[in-house]
Amino acid sequence: MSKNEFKRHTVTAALPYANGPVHIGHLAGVYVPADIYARYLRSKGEDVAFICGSDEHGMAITMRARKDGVNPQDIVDKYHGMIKDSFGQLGISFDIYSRTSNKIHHETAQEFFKTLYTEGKFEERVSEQYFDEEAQQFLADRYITGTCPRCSHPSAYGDQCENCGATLNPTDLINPKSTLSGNTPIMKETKHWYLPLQDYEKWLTEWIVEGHKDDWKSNVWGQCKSWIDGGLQARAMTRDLDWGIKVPIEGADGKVLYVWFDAPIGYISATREWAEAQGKDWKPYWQSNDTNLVHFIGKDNIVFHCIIFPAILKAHGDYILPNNVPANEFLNLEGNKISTSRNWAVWLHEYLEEFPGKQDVLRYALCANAPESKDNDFTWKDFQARNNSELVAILGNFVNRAVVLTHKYFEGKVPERGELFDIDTETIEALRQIPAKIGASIERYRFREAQSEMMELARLGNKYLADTEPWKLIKTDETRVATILNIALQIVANISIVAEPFIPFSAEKLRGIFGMEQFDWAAAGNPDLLSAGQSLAQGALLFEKIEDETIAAQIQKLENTKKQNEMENKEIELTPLKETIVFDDFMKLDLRVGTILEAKKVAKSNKLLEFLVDTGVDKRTILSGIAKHYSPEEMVGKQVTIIANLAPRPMMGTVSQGMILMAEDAEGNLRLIQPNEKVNPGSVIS
Ligand SMILES: Nc1ncnc2c1ncn2[C@@H]1O[C@H](COP(=O)(O)OP(=O)(O)OP(=O)(O)O)[C@@H](O)[C@H]1O
Ligand SMILES: [Zn+2]
Repeated sequence: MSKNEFKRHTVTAALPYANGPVHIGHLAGVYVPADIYARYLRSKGEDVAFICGSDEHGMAITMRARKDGVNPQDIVDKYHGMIKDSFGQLGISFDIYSRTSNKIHHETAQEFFKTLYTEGKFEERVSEQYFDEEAQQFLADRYITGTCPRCSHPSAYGDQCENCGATLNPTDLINPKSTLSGNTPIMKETKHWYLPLQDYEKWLTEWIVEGHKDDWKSNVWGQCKSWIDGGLQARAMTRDLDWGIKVPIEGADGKVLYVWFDAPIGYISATREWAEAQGKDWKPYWQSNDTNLVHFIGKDNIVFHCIIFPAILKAHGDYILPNNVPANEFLNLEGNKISTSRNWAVWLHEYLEEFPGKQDVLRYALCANAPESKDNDFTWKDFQARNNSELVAILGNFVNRAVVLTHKYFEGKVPERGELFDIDTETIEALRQIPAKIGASIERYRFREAQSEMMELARLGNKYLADTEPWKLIKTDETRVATILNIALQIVANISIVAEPFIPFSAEKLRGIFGMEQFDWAAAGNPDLLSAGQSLAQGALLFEKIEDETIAAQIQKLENTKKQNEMENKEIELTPLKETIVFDDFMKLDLRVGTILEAKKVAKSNKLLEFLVDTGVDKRTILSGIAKHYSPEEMVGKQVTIIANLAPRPMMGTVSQGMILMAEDAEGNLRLIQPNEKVNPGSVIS
C-alpha cells in the first residue's frame, strides 16, 4: 500500500523506563522526531494516534527500588509523573501518555498471552536455573553476579559483563553470587514459556530482508539482517519475578510476563485507552491494513521492535505489522556516552527550568543534530550556535524585519502587491517549491534535512529583503516597498505553517501575528495566504541571543559531574587486599604514637619534610613525603603514628629512622593517623 492510501496512522514512541527522568538522548533519538512526524501528519488533516507511556515493569525498576531502599511502586509513580510532565512542557504532542501499570494494560497483555498460549504458539520448557534459597527467588539477569569467564572481572552480571562487554547466561559465571543475599545460589528447576523465534526466520527474511531493503533505514535493515542471518533462538516470554504482569495460566504462580513481551503491547493498551475515552473503535489502528503503523525507537530497541514484537503480532494473527521502524543511532554528550547512572546527561526537567520559554531551541538543536544515520554528539557550543546564528540571526531576524517594517510604513496592514520584478517571481517560485520538499523529507524520516529546508524558507526571505533593501527604497518608491513587504509577509505566513512540526511554540506565535487560527499543510507554498489590508498584531519576540556565560555555566555543571564521577570511581577502584599474614607477622611491627617536636622543609625536595619526633624512648629524625599536604608549622606538636623499628634509610643527605603512617584518600590526599585523644608519646599500638 502506498503512503497516500493509508486511512490512518498509528505512531508509537518507545515507552521510556520509569526508572529515571528523560534526557536529551531520549529526545533526539526518539521523541523529537516522532513528534515532528505526528505533527506533520496532523497538519495535513490525517487521522493520527500518537501513542506513548511509561514502561513500569522489568528489572531496571526493581533494581533501582532496592538501591534506593523504596518500593518499585514509589519509583514508577515518581518518574511517570516527572516524565509525563516534562514531555508535555516540551510540546511532545502524544494523544495519550499512559503507563503499563494500568489495569487496561494488564488485561490486554494477559489476553494476548492467553491467546498465544491457547493456540499453541509457545514452547513450554523446564530448565535448571539459579535460585536464592534465602530470598526464595530465581536469579535472572542482574540478580546474579560472578566472575566473568572471559575477562575474569569479579562482578559480571548474569546477562552481561560490563567490563569486557560479553553477553552471558547466569550459568556462565564463575563463583556465582546472588545480589539479593550475597549467598551462593543453588540450581532449581523452573518452567517457562518460550516463543520459538526460529520458526519465524523464513517469514522474517521475506518480510524484512527482502521486503524492506529499500524503504527501511539501512542501519535498521542491516541490524535485522545480521540477527536473522545469525540464526534465531527460542526466547522465554516469562520470568520468575514478583514485579510485573502475572502469567495468566495455571501452574505459573510467581511468574510474570517478560518485560519485552508486555512493553510493546503497551502501545496497543494505550491506544485502547485513548480510543475508549474518545468513544472510538481502537481496532482499526492496529488491525486494518490501511493503517500506517510506525515505531520510533533508539537503536538498542531494534531487535525488540523488528523481530520479537512482529513475531508476537504474527503469532496472534489479527494484527498488522509496522510499515516502518525509523530507529535512530545514539546521541552522546560532549564526547561521552549519555548515562543515567553516571548522571552524564542534560535532563529535560532541568533544561525546562534553566531555559524557560526555550523549548523550541532545544527541539531545534536536537533535530539538527539527531543521530539519524550514525551516533552524534550534543555540545553546548553547538546548541548556542544553533540558537544565535540560525534561530536568532536567520529566522528571528527575517520575521522581525518584515513585521516591523510593515508596522512602520503601512500602519501594520498587509500592503498591496503590485507589478512583479524578476527577483519577486523567482522568490515566489522558490516559496512554492519548499514545503513539498520538507514534506517529502519528513515522509522519508529525514528530519534533519526537513528542518534545514524549513530554514531555507527563512533564508530565502532574509536574502530577498537584503537584495531589495526596502528600508532604502521607502524614500523614493513606496509602491515597490509595498510589493516587497507583501511577499516577505507571505513567506512569514508560510513559515508559520511549515515550522509547526519542528518549533511549534514559535510557529504558534507567528500565526498569532496574522490571527491564523486554522492552518493546513496543503496551503503551504501558497504566495497568497494573506490578503492585502489584513492587520498584523505586534510581532512577539521569537528568539533571543544566548550569552557565553549561560553556556559556560552549563559546561561547568558537566565538569562538576565529571569530578564527582572521578571521585566515586576512585573509591570503587579500591586497592586490592594484600596477602594474608599471621599474627606473628603483625607483632613484628613496632607501632607507636610519637609527638612532633620540630619540623622543617628538606632542601631541594618539594615532597619531603624532616621531623624531630619524640617516640617516648628517644628523640629521632624521621622524613616523610607530606610537604604537599601539611606545612612544617602546622605539624609541630601533632601526635602521629610511627613504625619505630623500621631499618634506618638514608634520604636526601640525612637518615630517616622510622616512618610516619598516613591514609591516602581517593584523590591522593594524605592524612595523618592520630589517636583520637592525646596519649603519652611512646604509647604502643597493638
Ligand atoms: N543516548 C541516546 N540516544 C538516542 N536514543 C536513546 C538514547 N538513550 C536512550 N535512547 C532511546 O530512548 C528510548 C527510551 O529509552 P529507555 O527509557 O529504554 O532508556 P535507556 O535506553 O535505558 O536509557 P538510559 O540508560 O540512558 O536511561 C529507547 O528507544 C532508547 O533506545
Ligand atoms: Zn568480562
